[in-house]
Amino acid sequence: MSHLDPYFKQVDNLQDKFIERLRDAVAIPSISSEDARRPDVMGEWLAEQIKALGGTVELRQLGKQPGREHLDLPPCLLGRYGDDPNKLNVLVYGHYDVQPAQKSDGWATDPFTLTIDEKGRMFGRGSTDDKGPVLGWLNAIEAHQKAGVELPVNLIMCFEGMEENGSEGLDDLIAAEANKFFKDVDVVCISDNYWLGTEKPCLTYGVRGCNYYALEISGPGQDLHSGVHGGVTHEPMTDLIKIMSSLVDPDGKILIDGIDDLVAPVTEQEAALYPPIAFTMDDLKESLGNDVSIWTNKEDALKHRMRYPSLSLHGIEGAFYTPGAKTVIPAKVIGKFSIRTVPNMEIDQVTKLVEKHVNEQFAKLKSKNTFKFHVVHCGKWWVEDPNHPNYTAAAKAVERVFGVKPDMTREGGSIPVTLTFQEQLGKNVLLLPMGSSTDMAHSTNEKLDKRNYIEGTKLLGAYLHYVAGEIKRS
Ligand SMILES: C[C@H](N)C(=O)N[C@@H](Cc1c[nH]cn1)C(=O)O
Ligand SMILES: [Zn+2]
Ligand SMILES: [Zn+2]
Repeated sequence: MSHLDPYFKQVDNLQDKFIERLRDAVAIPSISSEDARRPDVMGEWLAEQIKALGGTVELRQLGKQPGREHLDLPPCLLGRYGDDPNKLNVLVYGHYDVQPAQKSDGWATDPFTLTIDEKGRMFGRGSTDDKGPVLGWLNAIEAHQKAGVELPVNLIMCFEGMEENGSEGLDDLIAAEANKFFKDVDVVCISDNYWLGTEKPCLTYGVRGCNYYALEISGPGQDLHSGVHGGVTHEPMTDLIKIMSSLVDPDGKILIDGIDDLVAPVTEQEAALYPPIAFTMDDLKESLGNDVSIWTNKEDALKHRMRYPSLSLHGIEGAFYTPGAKTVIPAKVIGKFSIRTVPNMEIDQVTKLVEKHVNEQFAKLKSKNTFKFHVVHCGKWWVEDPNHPNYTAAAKAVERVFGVKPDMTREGGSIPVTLTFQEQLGKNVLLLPMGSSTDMAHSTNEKLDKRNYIEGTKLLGAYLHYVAGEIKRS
């Protein structure tokens, strides 16, 4: 693979340009959950970038957002670079939408201004999730062009703008295009997750699913003064806190009857996969930012991230949350939580158990308030065969770029489209992450290290060469 050397050299030469590209992308606040800052502009910007590199692009409209019909779903970008019938067709997926972010959440810098510190940490919303990795594919095309090295595959691109919000509309598009736009796909590669630590890359062959729920409790006709009405009214927030605290205990144990019975037992063979993973409790402490792990050994910590379900409480809409001491009784509150699911938990089975549990808990309160249970969005877990040449190729690329064998991991987060591609296209799906465990995706001060971005761009390009060598078109 000597032609990788000029490619790597060009990635190094072009690094300032690639960082500017990321800066421009981060500056577009493409927040899929906010009406005012929808990701459409970002989709158009990305389309122009791909066209400028010589690719072809369509922005597919996905209709209206279910439940919020005044909003168009952000378009899904379907792109292509190269159409040589003798080359392997590699489908790459990523998302150009991001989680919400405001400086007042606790960011040290403006979330939509890429800010680089002396350690080469590039802070900005979407830097690691998932704008940096998406741009990695574009950077790889450009560095090939500048190096005069032919891209060894046809690159088929699917970049969506709704991943952080349940990938609404995407499954239908993929099903409709499985035998059209995606017809010739040979393998799938997704860069949208993270290494376990900060030094060693990994290949990921599974994700947890995510069932996201909301509990709505309303009662008084409007917000009330707690001095005037405290003690005389059923308070929605009190009801909600009681129900939310019945879902999970402080050690992370899910308290909903029947959930644990849905989890496939960990076989001896599976248990043996965890000890060799290069991960330490110090890595965990570093990524948590403090010594707050529930678990005292790495195997337990890894299993509870990759292989067991978890339930997290996310927030309460309508609650008083700003600094100060407002003595209000909120009239309506919406509590939000999600369950990360694993084999063999089925989405509907989990939802039935959750609904039964929260209804029983509310009934116990004998409250005169009104209670509504909502399913916000659900995506299923996915597990792939890591003994496929797609993974062999990625492992070789990691060794070439980083000089180590990758860890084999399952991701605790969720990427619902993995399963859709596996089922609809019947092709092997690989997760090849760029970012590290300390990137703080979804949180304040999200960042991507310059090293991960630049070496990660080399990795994505190298993977294309190795996969072209491992798999021949039939
Ligand atoms: C792992 C991926 N980068 C990611 O962040 N996925 C999200 C998907 C999601 C599910 N509900 C809302 N967003 C995640 O795991 O939270
Ligand atoms: Zn992501
Ligand atoms: Zn995300």
